[in-house]
Amino acid sequence: MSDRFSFALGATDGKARTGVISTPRGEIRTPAFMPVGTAATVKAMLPESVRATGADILLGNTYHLMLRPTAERIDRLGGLHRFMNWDRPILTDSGGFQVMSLAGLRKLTERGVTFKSHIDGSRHELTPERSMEIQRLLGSDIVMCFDECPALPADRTRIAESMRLSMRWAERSREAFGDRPGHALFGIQQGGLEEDLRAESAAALRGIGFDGYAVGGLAVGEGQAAMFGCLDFAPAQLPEDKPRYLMGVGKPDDIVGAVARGIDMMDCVLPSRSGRTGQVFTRHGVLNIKNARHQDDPRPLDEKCGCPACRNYSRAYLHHVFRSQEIISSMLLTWHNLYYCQELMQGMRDAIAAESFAAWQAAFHAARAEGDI
Ligand SMILES: Nc1nc(=O)c2cc3nc(NCCN4CCCCC4)[nH]c3cc2[nH]1
Ligand SMILES: [Zn+2]
Repeated sequence: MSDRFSFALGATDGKARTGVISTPRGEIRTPAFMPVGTAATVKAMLPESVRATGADILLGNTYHLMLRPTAERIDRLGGLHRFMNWDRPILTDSGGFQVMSLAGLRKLTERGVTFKSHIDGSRHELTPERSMEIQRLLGSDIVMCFDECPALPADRTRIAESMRLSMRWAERSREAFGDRPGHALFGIQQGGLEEDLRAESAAALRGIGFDGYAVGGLAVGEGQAAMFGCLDFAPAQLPEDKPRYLMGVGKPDDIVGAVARGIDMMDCVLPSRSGRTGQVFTRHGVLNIKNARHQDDPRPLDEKCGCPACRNYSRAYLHHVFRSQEIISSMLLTWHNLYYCQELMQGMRDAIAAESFAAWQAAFHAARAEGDI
């Protein structure tokens, strides 16, 4: 344990790298995948189960928690870690992205964003200062700057104006965050798919100075090829000695491709959300447990997986409880998908350390090409 926040680079293999983020609440092995705990819960999972999948850190959302139960109530009750019974690191997103993707009647100005709650229609405002206050009240270990993430496709002028607004908001976020030893503030690079705008954003963020740097503005409908094209240059524009966090990503092959391009941290609702919709991540690709072909299959989802679903249940059973909409279905399939993702991260950390990441990546893709789910 450390009383301060720090990042130590470990091994590198091409652009891929391992590292350890030290925080007062524990260490984070990178490359790291963060399960999403939007409303103070990783859906269908107990916190101890999330830890048992191998997660070192989880993500919370300013937008959702400010609306319900409010940051002030969570603060009065001892903070988000106590509230949700997770004593390891928590990273919180700053709210701007969720306002643009969820809230109604939004008004964006230089000051910030006003919006109507998607829950009860009440009116709210988020500014860099208010977002920093909310994340402080929550007790977040890694705080994200308040930014604006433009929906793609967008013209270059719109992307440039939006990025420059986010850089002014990054300055205000830094100012409002203050000096909080043991807590980190991450800047968020914007600039769409434009290399020069992303370079301008990276330079602005370096000038302000952050404990980590996120690649924002991606996984917003651009598609994997365009995202990878951007990741071929964007991570290297950010400081090498700080964690690089790709927001909102992703499917297993997105995750692998991002690590190969120098990303250290990621988060995505997909593994947990897919678990609830019967989409099971396996080494050979995605298996849909709803398919009738599983109804008599006595085999586990994956005989090499150590999760409770694979150790104790057949595909036939998992097909049955999914079809029957039994709660245990979401529990077991979410656990398996999150466990699969953490095994993927551990496999990449080991391969990078052994300087065999290229071979690992080739085997990852070959197993998916084999099919035979
Ligand atoms: N503060 C902030 N800034 C961003 O630019 C950002 C960009 C993001 N891009 C995504 N993509 C999430 C895509 N996700 C895929 C699975 C289904 C739900 C949506 N999440 C993001 C969150 C973000 N948060
Ligand atoms: Zn499993």
